[in-house]
Amino acid sequence: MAMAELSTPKTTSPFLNSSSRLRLSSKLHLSNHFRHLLLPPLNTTTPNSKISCSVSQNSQAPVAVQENGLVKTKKECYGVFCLTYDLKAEEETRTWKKLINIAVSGAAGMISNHLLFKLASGEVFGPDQPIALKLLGSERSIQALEGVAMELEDSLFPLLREVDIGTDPNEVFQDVEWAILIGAKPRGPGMERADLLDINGQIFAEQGKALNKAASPNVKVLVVGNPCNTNALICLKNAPNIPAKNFHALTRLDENRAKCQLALKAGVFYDKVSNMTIWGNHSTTQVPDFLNARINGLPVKEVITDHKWLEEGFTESVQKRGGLLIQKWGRSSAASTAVSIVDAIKSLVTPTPEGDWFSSGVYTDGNPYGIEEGLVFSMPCRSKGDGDYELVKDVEIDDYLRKRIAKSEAELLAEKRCVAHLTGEGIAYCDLGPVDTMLPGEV
Ligand SMILES: NC(=O)C1=CN([C@@H]2O[C@H](COP(=O)(O)OP(=O)(O)OC[C@H]3O[C@@H](n4cnc5c(N)ncnc54)[C@H](OP(=O)(O)O)[C@@H]3O)[C@@H](O)[C@H]2O)C=CC1
Ligand SMILES: O=C([O-])CC(=O)C(=O)O
Repeated sequence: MAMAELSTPKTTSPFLNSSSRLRLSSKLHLSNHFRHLLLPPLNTTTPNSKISCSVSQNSQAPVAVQENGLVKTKKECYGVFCLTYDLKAEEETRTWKKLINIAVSGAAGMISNHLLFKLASGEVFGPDQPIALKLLGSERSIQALEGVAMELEDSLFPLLREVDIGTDPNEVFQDVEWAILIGAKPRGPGMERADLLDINGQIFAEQGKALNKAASPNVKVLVVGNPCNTNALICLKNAPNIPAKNFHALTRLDENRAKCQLALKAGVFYDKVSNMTIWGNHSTTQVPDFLNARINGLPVKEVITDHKWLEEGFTESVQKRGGLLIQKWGRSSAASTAVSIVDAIKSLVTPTPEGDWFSSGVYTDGNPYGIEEGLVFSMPCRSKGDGDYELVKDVEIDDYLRKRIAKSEAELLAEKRCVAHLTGEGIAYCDLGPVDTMLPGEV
């Protein structure tokens, strides 16, 4: 039976319930026949017949939760998400891992529109990892979030087991093991960076508190919303029970952009570029490190002998890539940002290739490079694939790098002073200098 023939309940939208949170629970890998048999009217139970469907060749068929021979349905649900199953039965099979909960804020935004479908497809956590998506929006976006949930529903992703949408981070972050924080107010024309820091800082302070209260104690947090380094700092300072090491600010897009520019100049495909560090802030003071990067295993400076280009053209092209893209596209990078979020997470859940590293904005306490402690600063990291990372220690820093790293460090220190009221470090003092520094997308 074709999907279109199946009747989606047309009662009052369950999304518009008085509760700000909707729980959608499902198993999406049902055969068409199975879907037809089990799609019930809203708020009912349906007589069960023996249920079978193929998940993968090695997996057992899912088993519907039953009560007195009836298939239990959820009270508030939408179409295919009405079905509830005994996930445990499947988790105990050899081929499926335990379900993980992933929160995404700004879930109705541009970046999420790419990211959520990658997460649900298994591209990020693997083909044997069922996931639950917890989508955080606001009153502004709740209708759009329904649309997102419907598109997820229509995508029939086998690994996507639950979708929750909500506007209260205390509820949406319940038991999450990963939190990808994308939602943030964009800087509008004429808005001071200090104002942006304050508005977005409030969002990340609230979300830090909610993570502290509700999330899994070892939750990994990736902050994407700008200014992402300082937002990540605010978030971690408001979540004292979560290890500071678990917080990341996304600088992987910058790393990817830098690799692309070096590959172009050297005339090689970009997979030949490795050991690419982005130092510092996700802003125009960031430092793409061509001193330690390699092309085909050789130092970049041996392959690209135009050192003036490396110091000026290359560096600036990476710092300002986001702005150039906005000029062309009329909006900031969304698809490539989503790809870089995938890369950033995969770098934490798979072992880093021998001799290589990746960049992430991480907490500076105990760093071996002499960067001031108490900041979130992009540095070279390596992971064993367990979700954790170690800083790479044997990276050479010459005078050129030192000077530029210091500039990005000074910028982050100024941002930190500006948000002291949000980090519990006293009264804010906001002096961002004569030149108001820029997000990559603002040039
Ligand atoms: N680190 C990086 O490499 C990159 C970071 N970014 C940053 O990611 C963030 C999201 O980008 P993108 O998805 O393209 O943006 P969108 O504008 O498409 O979505 C952003 C979401 O932020 C939420 N938001 C939270 N607070 C506010 C507010 N006060 N006013 C308006 N919206 C708000 C909105 O969702 P809701 O109403 O549900 O809260 C909105 O859907 C931005 O901060 C952007 O600068 C972008 C590219 C690269
Ligand atoms: O400034 C923005 O919103 C976009 C951005 O971060 C980037 O493209 O790197």
